[in-house]
Amino acid sequence: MVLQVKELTKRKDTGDHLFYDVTFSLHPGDTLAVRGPSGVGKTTLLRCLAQLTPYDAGVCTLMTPKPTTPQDLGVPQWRASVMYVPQRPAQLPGTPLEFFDQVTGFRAQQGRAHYDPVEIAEDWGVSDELWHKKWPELSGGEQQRVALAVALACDPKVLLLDEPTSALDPATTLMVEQALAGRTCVWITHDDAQEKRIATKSLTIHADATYSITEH
Ligand SMILES: Nc1ncnc2c1ncn2[C@@H]1O[C@H](COP(=O)(O)OP(=O)(O)OP(=O)(O)O)[C@@H](O)[C@H]1O
Repeated sequence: MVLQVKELTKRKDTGDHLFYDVTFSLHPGDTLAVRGPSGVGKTTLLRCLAQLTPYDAGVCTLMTPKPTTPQDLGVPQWRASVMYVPQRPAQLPGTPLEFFDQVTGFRAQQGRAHYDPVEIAEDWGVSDELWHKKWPELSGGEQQRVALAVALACDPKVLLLDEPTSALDPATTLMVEQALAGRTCVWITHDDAQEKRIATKSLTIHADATYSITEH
């Protein structure tokens, strides 16, 4: 097992539950598709798993090599292992290559092996020169592929992917899915066909804040 999540609970500002007691585990190579209507809490769940958003109860544990919580590891190290990739990179300053240098310069990344993000993204039709442009000069689909390539280059244990192919054409979507095959992922998707292709299990958050898990 790579990641175990037990009874994760998050309330809205109103006090109502967004989701509660969410419990699942991921084995190496599992992809958990996260489903549910807009606004139900899918992004918030991923951000809780990455320790970017505080939650009200529950425990997240990385199981390799031994059970380790974010508190044991320290949040920066946790985020290097359980990495969140936003749907759209925020309006970051500088260029993607500067961003990669900055990410790999973080103390939590030091001593870790890194792959070449330029090479990874090249396979998805991202040309070298895009890495030297300012982020706002990249299209939505280019930003998405570049951000994903940066995450893959950091080789985290778990990837938390927020609709990673929402701005991509069908052929590029399939290439990205193939590149992610075998990775351990939590992957938000609104696309039934994509869920069928990528998911080993699915977690659906319902409008009443309950959830269900389906094994495929
Ligand atoms: N920073 C924030 N502060 C307060 N409330 C927020 C914040 N971000 C999201 N929310 C609220 O939390 C709820 C869940 O939002 P979230 O983005 O997690 O939903 P989602 O299922 O990912 O939606 P979508 O499918 O539209 O991306 C929504 O009611 C949203 O308005």
